[in-house]
Amino acid sequence: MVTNELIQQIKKKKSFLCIGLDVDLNKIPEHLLKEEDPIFAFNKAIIDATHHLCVAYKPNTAFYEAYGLKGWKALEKTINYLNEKHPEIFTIADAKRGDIGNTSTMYAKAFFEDLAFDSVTVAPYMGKDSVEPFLAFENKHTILLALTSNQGAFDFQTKTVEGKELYKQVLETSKTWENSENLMYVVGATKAEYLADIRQIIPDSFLLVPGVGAQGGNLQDVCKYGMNHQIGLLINSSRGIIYASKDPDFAEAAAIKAKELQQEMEVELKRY
Ligand SMILES: O=c1ccn([C@@H]2O[C@H](COP(=O)(O)O)[C@@H](O)[C@H]2O)c(=O)[nH]1
Repeated sequence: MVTNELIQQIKKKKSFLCIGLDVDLNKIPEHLLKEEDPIFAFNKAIIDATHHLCVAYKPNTAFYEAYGLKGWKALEKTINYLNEKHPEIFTIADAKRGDIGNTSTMYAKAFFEDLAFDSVTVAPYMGKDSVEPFLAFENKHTILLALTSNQGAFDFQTKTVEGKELYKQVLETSKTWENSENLMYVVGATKAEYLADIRQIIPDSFLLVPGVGAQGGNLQDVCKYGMNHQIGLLINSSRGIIYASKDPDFAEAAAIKAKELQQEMEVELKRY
C-alpha cells in the first residue's frame, strides 16, 4: 500500500487507530478453544467487529510463533483474511527483524511476499546493510525501532554517543539509506515528550506509536507533539482493545473500546 492510500483511509474513517492482534490463548473466551483454529476464530471476530474503526492491524508475531506451526498458520490465515476482505487496511507484521544482508532479504520475502504484509518492524542496530534489503521492496514499509515504549529504552536508545542520543543518530542516519522513503518509525506513546525533537529530524515520516492503554501512554500528548501535516501517526492499542471482555460478547466489547479511541482521534483530527 502506498502512503497516500493510508492517509486517505485516515481521513475517511476519521481514525488513525492500529489494533494489535496479540493473541494469548489464556486470555480469549473459553468457547473459542473448541474451534479448530481458536487464534484465527478470535482474530476474525475482532476484525469483523472493529474494521470500520481502525486503519491498521498489527499482529505481533511472537504471539503466533509461541504456538509453533499452528500459530504460524493462524497468522497466515489472518493476513489472508485481511487482504481479501479489507485490502484498504494497512497491515503490520510486528516481528522486529534485521540481520546480515542476505538473511534480511529472506525475512523481507517472508513478510512481504509469502505473507503479503504491507510493513514489518525492524531493529536498526545491525545498521544499513541489515535494513536496506527490506527497503528494496516497492510499496512496502519498513518500520524502524527508534525510541521504544519500554523502560529499557533508556539503557541504550537515549544514551549520548559522540555528542548525540543514539535514537537521534538512528533517525538521522536512516534518512540517508537507499529507498528511505519506505521508512516509518516506532516511537512509544510513553515517550511523548521526545516527539517534538523527533519531528525536527523526521518531519514527514509516519510513526507507529504503541503504548497507549495498557502501558499508560497518553493519546492527546502523542497527537500534540507527533502529528504532522499529513497526520503521520498510527497509534496502536492491543490488550486494551482485544481483551476488553472474556465473555461471549468479547468482540462487541472490543469494538466499544476501539470506538472510544477512534472518537478521541476524531477530536484530535478536528484540531489539526
Ligand atoms: O516500543 C514498542 C514496540 C512494540 N511494542 C508492541 O506493541 C504492542 C503493544 O501492546 P499493548 O497491549 O497495547 O501494550 C505489543 O505487541 C508490543 O510488543 C510496544 O509495546 N512498544
